[in-house]
Amino acid sequence: MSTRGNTIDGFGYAKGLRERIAGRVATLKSEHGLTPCLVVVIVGEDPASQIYVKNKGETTKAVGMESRTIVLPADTTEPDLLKLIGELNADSSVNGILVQLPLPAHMSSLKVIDAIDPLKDVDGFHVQNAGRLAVGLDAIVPCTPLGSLMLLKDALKTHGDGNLLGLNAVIVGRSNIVGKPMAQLLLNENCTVTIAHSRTTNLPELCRTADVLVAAVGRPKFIQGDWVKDGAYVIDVGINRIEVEGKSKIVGDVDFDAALPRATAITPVPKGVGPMTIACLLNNTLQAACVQHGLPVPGDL
Ligand SMILES: NC(=O)C1=CN([C@@H]2O[C@H](COP(=O)(O)OP(=O)(O)OC[C@H]3O[C@@H](n4cnc5c(N)ncnc54)[C@H](OP(=O)(O)O)[C@@H]3O)[C@@H](O)[C@H]2O)C=CC1
Ligand SMILES: Nc1nc(=O)c2c([nH]1)NC[C@@H]1CN(c3ccc(C(=O)N[C@@H](CCC(=O)O)C(=O)O)cc3)C=[N+]21
Repeated sequence: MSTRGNTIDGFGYAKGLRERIAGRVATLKSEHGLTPCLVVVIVGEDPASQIYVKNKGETTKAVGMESRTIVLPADTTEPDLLKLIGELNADSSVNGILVQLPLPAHMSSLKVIDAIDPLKDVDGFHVQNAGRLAVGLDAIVPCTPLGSLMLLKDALKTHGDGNLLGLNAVIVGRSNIVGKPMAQLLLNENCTVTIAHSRTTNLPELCRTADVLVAAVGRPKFIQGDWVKDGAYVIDVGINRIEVEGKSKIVGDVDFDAALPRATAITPVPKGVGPMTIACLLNNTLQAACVQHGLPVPGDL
């Protein structure tokens, strides 16, 4: 008998992942004298970004990896940023490079991402990684879609028959960093995938066809409760900062309270997809370090 109204504990799942990653990092250190190193580059002083970057740094250290954060002024020129990336590419002590997005308007994020060595592109945003994922080759997979898929599979195992094959998946959002790679992953799982965006007509009706609904829109509580099909699995990727009674809080792209009773299972915001993104980033960094040193890449976590 299937149930409704289950909340997916992304925070708890990510904690387990981080513990397993920490174990692998410790083994890599003791057996090969190798400590994976992630460098995060942030351009500008956006306070929200800085909190996120600080959390990432602390989490990276907590699993035993090295974390370096480089903060550049907002008026850094594109050639200067490209030069820094070139130096990080050439530095064999650096295993992963993450350039925090969005970048200031005077830079092309495509050009900047293109400059990162694909083997160090732990975001999985480089065209080589995106292309490899699309054609089914080994690739560094973007963290948020990867973490979302892990939660989805786990929820299907817990609450359903564990099978994604043949399910209708609707992804709202077509960004290169979330929507498109999410679609690739769900296609690989044999879902029938539809990607919706701001020009999609009849979005509510389309969402109601979704056995799996992924929201990556960037608009607070945009997906209404009655857009959710009875029994659907809902993954809310949105991270939106809003003011409620003078206090800042974060909410997702889905009206959680309205969607919960209809869904079989749904991720909350916070403590849903967000913590999974960071755990997957750490695992991508660990795997990148192994590949760069010709060591076997540990399998599924
Ligand atoms: N949990 C996590 O770890 C992460 C969370 N995020 C969050 O996920 C959300 C999406 O991020 P990202 O993909 O980078 O965002 P983008 O702004 O790059 O993309 C948003 C997408 O939503 C679509 N969209 C906007 N308005 C509508 C509308 N009215 N109807 C239908 N579609 C619409 C856009 O369509 P169009 O292409 O036509 O403009 C676009 O494809 C954000 O809240 C972001 O903060 C992002 C990364 C990681
Ligand atoms: N190159 C690049 N790669 C990214 O992966 C990337 C990026 N740029 N730019 C910004 C977005 C956003 N993003 C988040 C990841 C985790 C949380 C997260 O851990 N959130 C927690 C805590 C939120 C809080 O309370 O502040 C939660 O949802 O529970 C949030 C947001 C990654 N992004």
